[in-house]
Amino acid sequence: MARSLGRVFNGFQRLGSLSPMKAHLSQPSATSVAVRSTLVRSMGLALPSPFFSKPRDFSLPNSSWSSEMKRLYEHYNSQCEVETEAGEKQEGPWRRLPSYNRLLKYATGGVYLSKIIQSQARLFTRNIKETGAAFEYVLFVNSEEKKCVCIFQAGHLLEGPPGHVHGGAIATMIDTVTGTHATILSGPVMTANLNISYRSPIPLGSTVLLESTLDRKEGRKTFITCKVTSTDGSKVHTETTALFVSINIGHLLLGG
Ligand SMILES: CCCCCCCC/C=C\CCCCCCCC(=O)SCCNC(=O)CCNC(=O)[C@H](O)C(C)(C)COP(=O)(O)OP(=O)(O)OC[C@H]1O[C@@H](n2cnc3c(N)ncnc32)[C@H](O)[C@@H]1OP(=O)(O)O
Repeated sequence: MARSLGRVFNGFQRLGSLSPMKAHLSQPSATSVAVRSTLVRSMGLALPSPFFSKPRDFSLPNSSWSSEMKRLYEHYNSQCEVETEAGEKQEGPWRRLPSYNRLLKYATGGVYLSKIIQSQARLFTRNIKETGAAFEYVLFVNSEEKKCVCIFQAGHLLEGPPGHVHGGAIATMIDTVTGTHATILSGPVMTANLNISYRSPIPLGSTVLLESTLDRKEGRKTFITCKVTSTDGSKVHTETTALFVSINIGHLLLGG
C-alpha cells in the first residue's frame, strides 16, 4: 500500500519534473486494505485495467467556466507544448495537473474508518457534482521556476459574506494549491502552518489567480508563499505563507 501511494507521489513529482522523491517510505507490515490509485492508472503509470472506468478529470474546461477562466486556461495550456523552429513539438515550461475526486480507490487512516467511509471518501474540493457550483479550478506547474498557478472560479455554494467567497473556502484552495505544489517539490507532506492575510473580498462567481512560489527548503520543511489576485493582477485578495513538513507515508496510512 505504501508503495502504491509512493507511486502516486512519484507520479506527481514526474509531472513537476523535479528531483526524485526523497521521502522515506516505510512498508506497513500488516494491513489488509487494498489500495489502487486511480490517479496512478490515469496518469499511465500502471497498466490500464478493464475493471475500472476512466475517472473524470475535473481540471478540464466545462460549460460553467467563465470566458475569463477559459481564456486563462488557454493561456497556460498553450505553453504546455511548444513548437521548435524546425516545426517539432516539445514540452513547454508549464504542465497542467489532472485532478480527480479521489486519490486512492480506498481511503486509509487506521482504525477510525469504516469500510463504507473508506470506499466513499472523496477529495473535499471535488465532491460536488453540479458543475460550477463550488470549486472550479485547474493547476499548472512550472518546474523551472518552481511555481504553480491555479485558475479558480468560485461558485454559489461557497458564499460567506453576502455575495462573496467564504474565508474557509479561500483557505481550502490555498491549502490545496500550496499542498500540491509542496508535494511536487518534496514528496509526501502535511500542512504544518498556513498563515493567511485576507486583503480584499472575492466576489462569488469571479475568477481569480492563485500563484504559489517555493520560498525555501530546510531539511523536512518546505516553505511556500501564495498570493491570490484578480486575473489582471490589479487587486490582491490574500497573501499567504505556508509550511509543509515531509512525512513518512507508512505512518500516515496506519493512522499515526
Ligand atoms: C498527504 C498530503 C497531501 C497529498 C497531496 C497529494 C497530491 C495532490 C492530490 C490532490 C490535491 C490535494 C492537496 C491537499 C493538500 C492538503 C494538505 C493538508 O491539508 S494536510 C492536513 C492538515 N495538516 C495536518 O493535519 C497536520 C497535523 N500535524 C502533524 O501531523 C504534525 O504536526 C506534522 C506532520 C506537521 C509535524 O510533526 P512531526 O512529528 O512529523 O515533526 P515535528 O518534529 O513536530 O516538526 C518538524 C519540523 O517542523 C517544525 N514545525 C512543525 N509544526 C510547525 C508549525 N506549526 N509551525 C512552525 N514549525 C513547525 C518543527 O519545529 C520541526 O522543525 P525543526 O526540524 O526542529 O527545525
